[in-house]
Amino acid sequence: MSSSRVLVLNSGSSSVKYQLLDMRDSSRLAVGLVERIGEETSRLKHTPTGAEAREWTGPIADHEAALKAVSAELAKDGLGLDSSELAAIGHRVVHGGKHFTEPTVVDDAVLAEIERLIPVAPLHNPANLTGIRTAQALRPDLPQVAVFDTAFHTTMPESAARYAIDVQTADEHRIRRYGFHGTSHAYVSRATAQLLGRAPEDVNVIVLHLGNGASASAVRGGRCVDTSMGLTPLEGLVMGTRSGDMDPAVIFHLMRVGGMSADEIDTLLNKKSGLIGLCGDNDMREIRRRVDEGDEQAQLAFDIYIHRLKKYIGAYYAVLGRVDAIAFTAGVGENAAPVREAAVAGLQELGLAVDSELNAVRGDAPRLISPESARVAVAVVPTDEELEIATQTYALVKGSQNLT
Ligand SMILES: Nc1ncnc2c1ncn2[C@@H]1O[C@H](COP(=O)(O)OP(=O)(O)O)[C@@H](O)[C@H]1O
Ligand SMILES: CC(=O)OP(=O)(O)O
Ligand SMILES: [Mg+2]
Repeated sequence: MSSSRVLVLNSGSSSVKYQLLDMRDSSRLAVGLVERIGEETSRLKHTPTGAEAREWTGPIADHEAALKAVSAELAKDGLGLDSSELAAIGHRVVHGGKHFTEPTVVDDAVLAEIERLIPVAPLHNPANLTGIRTAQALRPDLPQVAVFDTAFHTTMPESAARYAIDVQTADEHRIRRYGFHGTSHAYVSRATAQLLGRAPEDVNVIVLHLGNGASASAVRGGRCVDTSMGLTPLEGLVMGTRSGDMDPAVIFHLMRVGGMSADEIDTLLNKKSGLIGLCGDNDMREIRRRVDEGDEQAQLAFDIYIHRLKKYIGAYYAVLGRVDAIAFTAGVGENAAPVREAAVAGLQELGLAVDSELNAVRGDAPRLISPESARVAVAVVPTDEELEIATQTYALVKGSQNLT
């Protein structure tokens, strides 16, 4: 039997999310998560399809130990990493710079380039590299495929990708807008076209990926023409712990007047800002609970979040000229009906509206939440970055097998 399974790894700084899929029918064989890696109370949660989830808490020192623990769990279900049915391991890599426009089989040169990009993705690329190196050590015979968050955005025109700063300085330091969450924007924009029963080439979509990290993108006929994240995943929308857009002079002010170092400001803007900085909570469930209790600080945080989101909807409407659909996705976008309702409130003149009954319906399937009469479709389209990574990984290794 030929190998048809793909393991997908999404390695974060202190966590690994994983899925094992059978690409003959894109079915999920197991999903899981290892979190708090490096602490005494690391937690592994492993769910084989059709069976009870298994949880384990205890010290897991590093990513290598985490992947070994995952492998041991998979082996209990007869799905171990040593299986000859494994065709490849697909890795989410957050920053691929300008260089990587497609999924790529990892070799030493690819590893070196991902490493070179660490200064512009300090929170993400080191963990992604560790995940790849650990997987290589466990299965040196298998293709390791890197699928880049930035790849989908490489179609952005220069007018959207360049900052208005001195060209020489920008080029010397490779400063430009790269964009992130591209795997999700690609998947969701395609799924939205499918929901409308139209070809992706014929549809213009604004995708709002609202997770802990959040970004918006303008997709014209299946190609990204603008996105809200920039050189790093700090630009754009208000996020769980990141500020998103602000006057860059805030940074000089904090250095000169506040006496803060570059590293301290980096931590402030990436980890202590956004919703958590505004109200002490980064989870939208908790913020909504506080809003419902009349908490003014939570209400202000919510209002700032929505105001920024609305500005991006307007901006991307203008960039696209014609919008066929707006798609909400990721943890907040898929689950928080009040966010969706507030984001399009008052935009009837743009053909945008949400039907409150449809908006209140919960579920895992892509669905429309706009009234039938609305000019622009508003949709909830659950993202599946892991499936997209597995699909791209499998297509690449199958393609290269056919050539040899
Ligand atoms: N039922 C819910 N209602 C509102 N917000 C939710 C709900 N479930 C999850 N979220 C939000 O989704 C966020 C996580 O989104 P997710 O896309 O999983 O993020 P990430 O991939 O960046 O970790 C949580 O921090 C929380 O704010
Ligand atoms: C790029 C990025 O922000 O990723 P995440 O949302 O997983 O932090
Ligand atoms: Mg995410």
